[in-house]
Amino acid sequence: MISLRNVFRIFDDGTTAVRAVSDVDLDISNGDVFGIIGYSGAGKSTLIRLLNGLERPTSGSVRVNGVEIGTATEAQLRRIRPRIGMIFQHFNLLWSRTVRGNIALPMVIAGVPKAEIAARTEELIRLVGLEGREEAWPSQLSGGQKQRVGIARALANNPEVLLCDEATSALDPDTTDQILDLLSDINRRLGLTIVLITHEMHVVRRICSHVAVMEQGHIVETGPVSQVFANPEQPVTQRFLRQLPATGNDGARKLSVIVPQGREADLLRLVHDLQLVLTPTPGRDADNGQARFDLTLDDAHPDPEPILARLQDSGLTLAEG
Ligand SMILES: Nc1ncnc2c1ncn2[C@@H]1O[C@H](COP(=O)(O)OP(=O)(O)OP(=O)(O)O)[C@@H](O)[C@H]1O
Repeated sequence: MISLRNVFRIFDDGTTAVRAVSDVDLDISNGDVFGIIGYSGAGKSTLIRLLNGLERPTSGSVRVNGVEIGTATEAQLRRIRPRIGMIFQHFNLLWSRTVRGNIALPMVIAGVPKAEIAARTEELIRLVGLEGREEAWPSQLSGGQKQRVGIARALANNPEVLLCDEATSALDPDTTDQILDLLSDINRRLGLTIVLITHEMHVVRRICSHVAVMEQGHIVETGPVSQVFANPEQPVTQRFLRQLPATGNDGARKLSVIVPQGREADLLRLVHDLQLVLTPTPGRDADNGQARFDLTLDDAHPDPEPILARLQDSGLTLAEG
């Protein structure tokens, strides 16, 4: 169980004080896949780094499986950290070590006997699906394979918690889904608690059981994913949910774009800039000369939010369906 109470992390350089994490209360149960979502600067990285002592709270309590991380000594933290694995957006692999060497490293540092390291490394390679790539160097791997090495390395010392810091943000959509499925599988098979931070609602929808939405250091909304998705209360949550395609038969989101008379040139520019495919619907509204186009946002537009924002900023009207 992870439990935060009245947690603040304030960065104060003497002239300005930034409340990166502000009055946060949070409970994460063992075995959860817990997503923390927020826009850039919301405080996600600071919050996740509080969970393994890479950041210390300015005030408040951070407890992970009964251990108070906030006030632990460096020696206590060295004992706790192997129980909390972490993976990163840019993988953080050692370029001078092979796949096998990277995965074995945490066990070498922990002083695990050689034979045990060898057996556990092979087991981890199978778990993350890297058979046949054991002697490859990181530079010879795809992004997805690099993250598989990162995951295997994070699991080497049998942690109870896995922290994922934007772990799929550098990957293409298909590879993202493969890595998310792997994390989901590991959560089920090992009963590992996973805490991930992301700015993509797709990630939350695909693997999380619970979600917390962060804005300006605060957790503004939290709960089971099904509940938050069915009834998002905060505007920021509603904005994140608009990232997702409506769940039609084909998973695509269908919109109508209404173009006032005289604004056709604006529309053409947007179609060119955003590479949209718009289908004119026949006939023009006789009263006001508006034209109407159908727009389908599908897998070709994994993040429709900037497109919708640009269309709206241009004075065009959007309607669902
Ligand atoms: N070491 C630091 N010193 C000063 N300010 C910091 C420090 N680390 C973070 N901040 C500030 O704290 C706020 C929260 O940053 P944080 O990186 O936690 O947000 P985030 O949601 O993870 O954003 P991003 O996705 O861009 O990393 C920001 O205003 C940031 O500038």
